[in-house]
Amino acid sequence: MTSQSTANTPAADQIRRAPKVLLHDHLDGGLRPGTVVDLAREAGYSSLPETDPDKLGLWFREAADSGSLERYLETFSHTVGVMQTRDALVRVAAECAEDLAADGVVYAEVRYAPEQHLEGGLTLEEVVEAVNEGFRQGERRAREDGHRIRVGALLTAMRHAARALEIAELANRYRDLGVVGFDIAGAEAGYPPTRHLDAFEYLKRENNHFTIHAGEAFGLPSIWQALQWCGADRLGHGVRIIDDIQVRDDGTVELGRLASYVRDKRIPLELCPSSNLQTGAAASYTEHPIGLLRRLHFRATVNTDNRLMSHTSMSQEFEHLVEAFGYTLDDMQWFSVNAMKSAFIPFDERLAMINDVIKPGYAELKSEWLFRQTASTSGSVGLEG
Ligand SMILES: O=c1[nH]cnc2c1ncn2[C@@H]1O[C@H](CO)[C@@H](O)[C@H]1O
Ligand SMILES: [Zn+2]
Repeated sequence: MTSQSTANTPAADQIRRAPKVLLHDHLDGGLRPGTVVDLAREAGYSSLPETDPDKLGLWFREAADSGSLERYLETFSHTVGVMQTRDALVRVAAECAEDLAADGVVYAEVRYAPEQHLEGGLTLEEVVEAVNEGFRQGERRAREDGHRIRVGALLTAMRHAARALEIAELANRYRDLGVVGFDIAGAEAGYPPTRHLDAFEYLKRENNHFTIHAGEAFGLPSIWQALQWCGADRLGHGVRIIDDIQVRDDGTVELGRLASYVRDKRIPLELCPSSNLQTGAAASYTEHPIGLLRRLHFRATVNTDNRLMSHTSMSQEFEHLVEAFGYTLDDMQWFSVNAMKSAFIPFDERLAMINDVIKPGYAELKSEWLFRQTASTSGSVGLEG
């Protein structure tokens, strides 16, 4: 007899078709290798370590697989290096939207740091407008291809730099014009989020939204500052909240004050399993804290972080989790609804995405097994068929 649980264990093809929501993806970490090669040629950028797309893809993956966030971040010099013109930004953003849509992502917030794209003479505003233009192009091309996706931009400020207030003001100016929030990223150790308090306080006064990379390469103090000093709406990674959770031998679990706060206040965790394996924040998929955090009903979400450096996609992340934790379509739906609830777009739009797109999408997939055996009328087909 086909049990409900086997019926619900998603096949790779179902994982891809399932409606997915992505909150943490870097524009400059998701280029197609072939596009990096093309753009480098066009721009006369001669520092690429490889010029064959397959070899270059492998290079990014291996170079990022260093066990340290700082070394991982060095690989971005080559993607940022070829994203310095309006045309390059439009192309990269359009392909990003297209690739996510083809992978079954229905809503994505994609982030990048405008201050890193000024070397070719663009202004901050021109950078934002080029990326927005690319996302709109990509959404249109995806629709022509039979996929529906909405992409919002998050503007990132680099935590080692001193432009956070300026970027926060930029995010506020382009609010309702394609930009849905703000973030800070870059090396975490030595650069606490409180360096950028002025930016966060400004955004709070403007009733705007922001997330902060925290609890990835550095532990609880970083998460605590991001929430209690800076007032972050979400945590980029936040995976180290696990350090404040004690699992005893008898299986009982005790949450410290900070972990309790994060769970009680439903603070969204933008978890990125593959990225964590590369930077050393987790040892394997089965040991990744997402398993425990999901069991304990934290507001956990699944994300890609950098699809190029981690050679991944949303479907790939879920495939790893299905294998590691036996997740079903119900689990996938739970993560997707969690992510949609935590998005920075207005409440009514989030609700409509959940009720009119995500839940019907999973209902459709979950009912497929009911119709699988009805094709034959010979009577010889068993229930396992
Ligand atoms: O996982 C991460 N942790 C911290 N910073 C990151 C991560 N991934 C990318 N970036 C940084 O964010 C910039 C803007 O997108 C990238 O250029 C990279 O330096
Ligand atoms: Zn990130």
